[in-house]
Amino acid sequence: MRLLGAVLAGGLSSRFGSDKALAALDGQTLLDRAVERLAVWCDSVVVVGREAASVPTLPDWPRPGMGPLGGIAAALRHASDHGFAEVLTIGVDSPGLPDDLPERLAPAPAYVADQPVIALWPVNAAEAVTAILEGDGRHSMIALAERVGARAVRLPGGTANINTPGDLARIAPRG
Ligand SMILES: Nc1nc2c(ncn2[C@@H]2O[C@H](COP(=O)(O)OP(=O)(O)OP(=O)(O)O)[C@@H](O)[C@H]2O)c(=O)[nH]1
Repeated sequence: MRLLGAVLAGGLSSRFGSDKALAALDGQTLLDRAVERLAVWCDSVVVVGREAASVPTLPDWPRPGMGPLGGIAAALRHASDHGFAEVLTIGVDSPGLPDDLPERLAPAPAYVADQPVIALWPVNAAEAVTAILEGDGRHSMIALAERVGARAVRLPGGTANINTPGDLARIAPRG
């Protein structure tokens, strides 16, 4: 079963105050860390929602400004067009994901309870995300999860989430 990894890397980083994907943790940008993490688990990796990256990039669908759902929609459409069965999505802002994340999320669809951008989607979830983005309802990750019947999975020890420079400072090595 071919698995596409997609780093959701758009958004405003308004709480961080600058582009958090390019913030460094232990000498490496959060974006590069996320790409490296997915490369271990997936057959191929894309970055969604920005242009400059070390791997192929996709624009959000149908356009930027739709939030993470626009990134997921683009990744699912790409996966469907290129023969992938499932997509593993993560943000740039959750370093320290467990080594067995894909096993914990299988079978798809499933998402991490406190971080729903971290999720395993079957490619046919593209229909549901398209319907949500084209509809009048909430454009939320939880709306997508409910629509496709995704399970909420709790990770042991919770999930690091970097929203502010303080969040980053708390997990960065001291010295
Ligand atoms: N492709 C894509 N990714 C997004 C978008 N919005 C957020 N993300 C990503 O989703 C993850 C979680 O983002 P958030 O922290 O909730 O949102 P943010 O806009 O980056 O930050 P805030 O402005 O502080 O809410 C991060 O990896 C973001 O890069 C979007 O519109 N498109």
